[in-house]
Amino acid sequence: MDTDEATTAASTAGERPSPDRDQETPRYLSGFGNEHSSEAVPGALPVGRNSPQRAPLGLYAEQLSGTAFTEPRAHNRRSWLYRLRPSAAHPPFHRIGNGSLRGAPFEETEPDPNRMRWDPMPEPPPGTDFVAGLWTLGGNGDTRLRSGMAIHLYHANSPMIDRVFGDADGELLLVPERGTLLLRTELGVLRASPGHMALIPRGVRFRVELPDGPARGYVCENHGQPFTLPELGPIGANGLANARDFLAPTAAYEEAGGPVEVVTKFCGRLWAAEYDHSPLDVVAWHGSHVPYLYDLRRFNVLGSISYDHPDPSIFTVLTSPSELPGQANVDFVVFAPRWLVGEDTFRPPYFHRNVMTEYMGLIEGAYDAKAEGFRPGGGSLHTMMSAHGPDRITFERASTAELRPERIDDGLAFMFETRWPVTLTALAADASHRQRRYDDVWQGLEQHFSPTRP
Ligand SMILES: O=C(O)Cc1cc(O)ccc1O
Ligand SMILES: [Fe+2]
Repeated sequence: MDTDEATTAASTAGERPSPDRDQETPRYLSGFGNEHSSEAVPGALPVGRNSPQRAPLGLYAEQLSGTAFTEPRAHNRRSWLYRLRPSAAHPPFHRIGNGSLRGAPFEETEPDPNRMRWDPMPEPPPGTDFVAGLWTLGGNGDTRLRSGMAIHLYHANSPMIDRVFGDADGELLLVPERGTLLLRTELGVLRASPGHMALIPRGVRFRVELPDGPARGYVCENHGQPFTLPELGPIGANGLANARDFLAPTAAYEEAGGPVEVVTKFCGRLWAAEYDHSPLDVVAWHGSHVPYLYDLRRFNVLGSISYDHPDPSIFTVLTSPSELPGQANVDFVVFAPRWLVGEDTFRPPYFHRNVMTEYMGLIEGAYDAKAEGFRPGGGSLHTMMSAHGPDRITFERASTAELRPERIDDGLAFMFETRWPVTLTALAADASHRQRRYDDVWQGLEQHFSPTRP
């Protein structure tokens, strides 16, 4: 979706979810980390200052900080919101049930050195909305220390009705695998379909509607430093995910009255308050703490044009750095369609053991390291130092294949690669859709060694 192709008027004043709005095409702003600005009503943004004595059009001015006030300019993320009512005007939050959502620290199970794999999530019960359909696989770090990450999956068959969600524990990187998410956020609307990723920054409130019916996908909840584009080093000034392909929403507000249940995830637990108005009431905004959308097929895939299989860091879309240079809190990596041309090279992912922990998901098709069993909507977890790589069938096939230029275009896979081991929730450890015999994929890799063999 290009900004140029975008059409829809930004204001959605006073409306509720309705079938006709499902077809709307949001209008976007292009660029990553920009100081964007947008107004749904002309004149709603103050000129030359953030907080005039009286904000325009009777709006309230409010700052939303995603980084500490004093973080360096290059990392600083904050937005100014001009809204019908200040966020402060709300009743107390009370605890509600977490459903299948869990938070870091993860201590329900023992850290397990084994390789794990899951089939896709089973269908959710009727009436499951995005929040109710969140299911936590595991994670690391601690929400209270703003470190680490959590891996969730979602499956939903109902829009969120009179319900809005926000996550104080981190930003949410959403990877749809089935169905479209219409994300109505405080800063405007994003439409995320399979093949896209969407990001909701820490604390930004949103409602998820399902214009194409049931939806399923993956969530990386990042408690650490916000995702940013990786440095390009010797690659140069262009390549990988290009900044201009990231799309932020334009301002859109609703004047809907309550009751609206506003749910917040705070230090791993869900809390809710009943508002007498929709908190999606921002008429104009400017800043850098913004939701965004990215089409993974826009990724400029780089790789070897001589020999050997490059490390998958070459496929990094976004990185959340840690205090150790190069050791990410979590990276988001995509395995997009590409040509393989390596000469005298074992072309699929190699056998390896990695100090980082790798969770992989599949958006569609197949993945070149696994001949079978890794299914769209499923996932695999290869924890710190666990030995993995091509399954037996793939190894045998790729070690004898004729090496012609070959286009890999039958799949779209991704990886959340994190610095610390992922500890499973009890839900994930005991899930009926966990594959108990995953180790078998590496059975039958016989010893062929002979000191005299060529
Ligand atoms: O394990 C995996 O499939 C992910 C991966 C892909 C690759 O191309 C090289 C290393 C790696 O960990
Ligand atoms: Fe790996």
